[in-house]
Amino acid sequence: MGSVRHGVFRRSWVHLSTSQCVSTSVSRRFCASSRQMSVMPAWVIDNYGNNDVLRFTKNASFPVINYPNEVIVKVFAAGLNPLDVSMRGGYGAATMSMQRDPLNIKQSGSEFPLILGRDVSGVIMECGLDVKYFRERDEVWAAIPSWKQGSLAEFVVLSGNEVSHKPKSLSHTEAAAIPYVATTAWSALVNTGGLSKDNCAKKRILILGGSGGVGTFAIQMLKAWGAHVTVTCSQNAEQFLRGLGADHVVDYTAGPVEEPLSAVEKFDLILDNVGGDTEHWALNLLKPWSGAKYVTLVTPFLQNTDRMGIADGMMKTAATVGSKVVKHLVKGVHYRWGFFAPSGPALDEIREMVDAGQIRPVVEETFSFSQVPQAFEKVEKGHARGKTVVQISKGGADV
Ligand SMILES: NC(=O)C1=CN([C@@H]2O[C@H](COP(=O)(O)OP(=O)(O)OC[C@H]3O[C@@H](n4cnc5c(N)ncnc54)[C@H](OP(=O)(O)O)[C@@H]3O)[C@@H](O)[C@H]2O)C=CC1
Repeated sequence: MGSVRHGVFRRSWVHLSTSQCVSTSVSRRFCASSRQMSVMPAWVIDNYGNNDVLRFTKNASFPVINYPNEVIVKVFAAGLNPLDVSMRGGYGAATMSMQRDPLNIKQSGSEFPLILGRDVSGVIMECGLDVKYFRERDEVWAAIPSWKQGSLAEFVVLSGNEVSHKPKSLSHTEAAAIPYVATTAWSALVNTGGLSKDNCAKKRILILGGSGGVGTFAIQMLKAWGAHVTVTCSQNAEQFLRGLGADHVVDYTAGPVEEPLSAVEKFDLILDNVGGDTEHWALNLLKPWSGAKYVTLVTPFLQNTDRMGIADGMMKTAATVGSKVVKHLVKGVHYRWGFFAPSGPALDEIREMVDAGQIRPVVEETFSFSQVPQAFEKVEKGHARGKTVVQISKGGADV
């Protein structure tokens, strides 16, 4: 656990055949387990649709380590996100089918049966040959790429560089509320927005849509880094967001938010979790010619590829984002799209903030493994105040 992650993974994406697999003691160890356990309990979907497509099975395929940098994680808790509801309905299917590893879909020839769930907190059961940073029984958390099988199952396989040691101060249920929204906020604010703990002090940040998963995490991270944070939310979320550290809260249900927001000092960065017509007025709230950025998480990228196919959809996406970047650049502000990016190293940094008491999990509601359809209904209703978490099995501090 104390070792540094840097330089640890040899990125040798070598597929281990069965014969190679039994040629070393370590690989024999992980192959033996995979042979012993060929099925596991999971919630799967066999086609896209509404909540009726969710099916519980005790016979989902047990995940297999195909690459030497992979680990198998026993899932204790799984976080749900709006993306899970969208993916249940087929959102992003074209792009994700392209990204899926053929080794993982060879049996059925399609993505089905598909396991949803993008957040995991659990314990490592098996490590591939090249995994040096983790050991069996390490407690870990991770955000799972949307093209991989998810965490609504007893086990999940992940690359070692997607996984991070779980914060010691959190139970698995609490930990499962953080990785996907945290790595999304990190990607949008740090990688795309250029913010860091060293340059954030006193910067004025506006978060459009502060009361959901991404917003509640982003507020806390930015406050820990010394930023001044303004948020928009419904009136009934105001005290909740002030409690997370928001300096200025604007109720979007009281009328057009652009009016009160235009009356205050302009912003250095806007994180847009709402989309729709926000980008028609939000960029006017940025400080022009100062490097100020607008980063939206609500993009048409996956809808374009679903509707038009990969090639045409990507061309349309590139043309759309390119024209918007140029349109706003001539006015002195930067327009960007933000995307979730799985990252164990980012979660390592977030773990330190959590264990230092700078960020707390915001679990709105918890469901048992048998209540996965109810958990989906909860997320689908919207109006989130933090995160919805499913307890898959008892473990660690949750026992
Ligand atoms: N591009 C990417 O890779 C990613 C994109 N996303 C997207 O980011 C967005 C936020 O995700 P997440 O936080 O998980 O979603 P949640 O569903 O957890 O939260 C959305 C929040 O926004 C509030 N809200 C709705 N309308 C408005 C409005 N007009 N102004 C202010 N607040 C509003 C809702 O509460 P209420 O309705 O009660 O006000 C709710 O609290 C989603 O659209 C999601 O799809 C998320 C992750 C990755």
